[in-house]
Amino acid sequence: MENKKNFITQCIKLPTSDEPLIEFKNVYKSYGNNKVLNGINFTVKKGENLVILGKSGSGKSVAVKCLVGLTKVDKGEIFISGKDITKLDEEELNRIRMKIGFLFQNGALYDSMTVRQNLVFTLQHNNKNLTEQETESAVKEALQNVGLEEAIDQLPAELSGGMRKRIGLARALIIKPEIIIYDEPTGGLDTITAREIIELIRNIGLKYNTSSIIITHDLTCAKYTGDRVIVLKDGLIKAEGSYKDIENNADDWVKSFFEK
Ligand SMILES: Nc1ncnc2c1ncn2[C@@H]1O[C@H](COP(=O)(O)OP(=O)(O)OP(=O)(O)O)[C@@H](O)[C@H]1O
Repeated sequence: MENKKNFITQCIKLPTSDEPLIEFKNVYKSYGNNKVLNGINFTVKKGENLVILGKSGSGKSVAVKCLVGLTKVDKGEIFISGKDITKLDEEELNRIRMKIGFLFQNGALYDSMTVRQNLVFTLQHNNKNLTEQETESAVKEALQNVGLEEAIDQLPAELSGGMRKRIGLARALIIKPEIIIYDEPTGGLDTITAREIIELIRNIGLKYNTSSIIITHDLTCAKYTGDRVIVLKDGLIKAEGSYKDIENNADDWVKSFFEK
């Protein structure tokens, strides 16, 4: 990030359309007596960044696993681009998953592969039948997007935590996803590096008009990446709105999120 003073003003609102790309309709999921999702309803529009806040164990990851069909819902529907993914078989689900990029907490890179090999592997895994030249330019573009072209031949172990996150983001981006899921994108990073990742999330959303779901405990991340924020509690959405709306919510439990 070149000018850290401009950080806040750089975070302009993403353009969104009214068309929901993702829609949770009355979704229930329990494990035994543990009612994790208790009738969840929310949408993510095209080009929108939705932040999911919630204390540990509130069901954020379960919601995302339901979205990508890794966990079967007990009841309810989840639409991606108008298709109810709860009704799809594994082959159809795989096609949908190819539209989704993931940034996992630790970047989830293959340690024995260089950055280039990690990115090429992801392309091949997504059945992108590209020529060698197209592959090379896709790798370059993905690395340019995260400002790390010079790391192309390095191994993940040679990179800092922040760099690994960026490469993880390049890997999510290389498949040109319509949706990106960020799991604790700023977790474990120092404040400056976290801000750089936040800015990347914003810039990538603007450049590619991707829809994003950002799972985080980090209020700064929620504030600057979220066009909309939902707060999960006891399997339900306890609050929903802009970060400002949530911050000013009158409910004591929601307020407790913002107490230092
Ligand atoms: N496969 C599973 N089997 C049984 N219980 C599960 C399973 N997956 C999740 N759970 C339970 O569902 C609840 C929600 O878990 P989840 O991982 O979604 O929380 P989270 O909000 O993502 O938490 P954190 O912020 O700590 O990552 C927890 O009580 C957890 O124990």
